[in-house]
Amino acid sequence: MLRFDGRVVIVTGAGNGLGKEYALAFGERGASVVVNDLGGSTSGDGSKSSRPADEVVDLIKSRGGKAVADYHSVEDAKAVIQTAIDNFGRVDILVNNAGILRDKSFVNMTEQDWDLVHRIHLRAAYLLTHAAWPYMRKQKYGKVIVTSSTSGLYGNFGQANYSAAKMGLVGLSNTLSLEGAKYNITCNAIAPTAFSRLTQDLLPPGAEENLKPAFVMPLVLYLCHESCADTGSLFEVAGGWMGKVRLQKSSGAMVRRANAPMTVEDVRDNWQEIVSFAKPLYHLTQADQVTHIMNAVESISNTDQGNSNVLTETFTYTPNQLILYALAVGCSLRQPNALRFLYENHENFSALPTFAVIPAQSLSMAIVSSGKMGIDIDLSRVLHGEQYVELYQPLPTSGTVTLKGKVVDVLDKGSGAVVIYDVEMFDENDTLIALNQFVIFSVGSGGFGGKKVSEHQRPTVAAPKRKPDHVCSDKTTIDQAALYRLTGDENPLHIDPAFASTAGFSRPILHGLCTFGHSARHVLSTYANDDPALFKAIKVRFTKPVEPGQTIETHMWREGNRIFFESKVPESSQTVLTGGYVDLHNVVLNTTSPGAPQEMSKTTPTSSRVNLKTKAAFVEINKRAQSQPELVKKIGAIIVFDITKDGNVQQSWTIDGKKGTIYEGSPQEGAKAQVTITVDDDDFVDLATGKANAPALFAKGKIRAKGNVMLAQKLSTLFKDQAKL
Ligand SMILES: CCCCCCC[C@@H](O)CC(=O)SCCNC(=O)CCNC(=O)[C@H](O)C(C)(C)COP(=O)(O)OP(=O)(O)OC[C@H]1O[C@@H](n2cnc3c(N)ncnc32)[C@H](O)[C@@H]1OP(=O)(O)O
Repeated sequence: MLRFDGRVVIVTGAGNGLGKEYALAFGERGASVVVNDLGGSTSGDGSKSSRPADEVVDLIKSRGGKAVADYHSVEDAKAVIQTAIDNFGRVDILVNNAGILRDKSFVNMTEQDWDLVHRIHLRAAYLLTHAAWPYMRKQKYGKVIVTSSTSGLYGNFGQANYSAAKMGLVGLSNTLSLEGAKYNITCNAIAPTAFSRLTQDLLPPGAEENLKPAFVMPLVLYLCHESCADTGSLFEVAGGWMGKVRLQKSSGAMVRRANAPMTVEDVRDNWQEIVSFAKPLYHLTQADQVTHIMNAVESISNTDQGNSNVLTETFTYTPNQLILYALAVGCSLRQPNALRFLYENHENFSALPTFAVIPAQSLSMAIVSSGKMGIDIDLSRVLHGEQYVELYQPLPTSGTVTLKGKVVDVLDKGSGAVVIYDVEMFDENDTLIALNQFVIFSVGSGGFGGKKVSEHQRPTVAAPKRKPDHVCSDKTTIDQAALYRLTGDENPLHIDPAFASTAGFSRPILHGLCTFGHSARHVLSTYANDDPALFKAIKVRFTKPVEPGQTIETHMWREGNRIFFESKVPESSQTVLTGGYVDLHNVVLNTTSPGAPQEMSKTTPTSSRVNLKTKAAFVEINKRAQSQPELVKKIGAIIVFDITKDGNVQQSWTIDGKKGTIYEGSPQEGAKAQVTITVDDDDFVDLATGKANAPALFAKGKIRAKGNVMLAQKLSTLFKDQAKL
């Protein structure tokens, strides 16, 4: 039998319920008991009575135990502890049990309700333990219990004050267990459910039998016994069941990447991992938690993704590879601007933006065969499903890039499995320069019961339902696939008739990324004057195979800076690429490209009469203004340049008709300086090229600067001196 002979215990709120049960049990097992009870009501008001404490003391004594009554409020903590010292000369065990309720829905809760509950539960536990602490430290022995609640752990309607105080007690206990360890003082928290004066109105009928305080008492006594070393623990206990409660967290995700800004979208894109409890973590100490974070942070530089699934590889290329790629996707000296992609000594020698797929693709085989997908894939039946590429800066024309790739999802599409993997590309300074998302369709690998859609998949976007604004086409050669495979994708599907036939094709098919490269080039040529710096992103789905020798016809629709496209093969009348779009930083029409000017006349209304009443109208004006500078002359414009907090210049502009302002890109909040340029009927600004007669505008007082004087002056001088905005 576990006994407490020689131990002095204080039980607060011991006149009834749980406290009474503890006090009687301690008394029975040899402890000297201070039976503290103010004798008040459950809400803490009304008259006080010494009767409850006296009755418990009498009972203990009648059973041969030692006990003394204490009628102080728990807020009068020193006096409570003094009762133990005066009567028994020490204090070994403190059970913080007293409590009151002031239940109210949050909207009706008063400060008084909040404060009183906090004072009696949390503050009094602090005061009492604080008053007992020096005695316990000195004698190098102490057992403290705080009473938390499931209302704190899980929340309970109408108990905002009580729940908060009860969780506060868990925090108090956690820290006291650490501070007391050196002095052999333990501190534990319990979250009991028992039928008592306090809970009788809350518990369902019949609860009395099963939720007796006697079913909680044994845990408390055991925790207070010298043979129990547990400390800093929290227990739920009710009806004879008891268990330990601990905090668990998801294994989470490191969403920060090396040398890349951390964004809200990073959080969104990793949400599944952040909230998944599939592999929970438990940290028992603050040190564990700090170590975990430090390891996670370190892993950014080790794996640059904080994720062990990340595969890393480097890829070195020379201008020759850029040229080979350009030829493989149909670049030809017949085209006006092709030289910049085909001649390494050209003053603007550049990589085609879609060359970004080539280094990234080098990681494909490693990723697909890494076993991280959880399904078996038959490599002879793998088709390219979709591709997304985003460039953060133009690609270097040579050098070594580092690739980091990982599988982000595997989908079950019934007829096949879809594997989605992201590959990030970093330059030699570890700066993120491109993101590729590959979507691979593995024919026949479906039906494994996996999910059907992925929030990580970059969506395709349907083209507008009108005739295309522009069409470009290229006839591929019979050797197109043979040429393209030299860029790095050596899949025999594209060259070996026997392999192609195993995969179910009558002859080798063209690489999906070769078709993709052709179409991307068509868009770049038509809408970006072949300038790779204007390219932002591209997405497409491969819907039908293309055979070498067939024609790739790219149908394009422009909406602002987004060019929608679909590609068709006239020989088979099939649409081979769907849902495609290219996002450009700016549209610049290539007037040397046959057909481009016609596109403008086809889609741009010539009328300058527009309804300015709605925002949609403003947007429309803006679109027209960009393509028709003369319009701007008629309706006027305000261009605002902001210097942002971090020193960047941002441009926003307002088409300012007779009825006022508005337009996208409102002036930057917190801008340090701002330059506003007002353009009227008699001024000329070509918004398509950004050129204006700035000195003339300045002379007319139409360039105004405000904000930080130095910066504003600098900015306005800049625009005065330079005619190009
Ligand atoms: C080793 C590692 C890496 C390898 C990388 C790749 C290497 C390259 O060398 C390989 C290539 O280049 S292959 C050539 C390019 N690709 C192609 O030609 C594929 C053309 N597409 C098809 O044939 C069919 O769309 C097909 C067969 C893909 C799907 O057709 P169906 O089975 O008829 O599917 P359908 O009934 O239309 O749709 C079923 C569900 O699948 C989704 N889906 C369809 N096409 C998809 C595609 N292309 N990509 C992604 N998902 C696709 C549909 O949306 C549908 O899903 P849900 O039911 O959820 O709507």
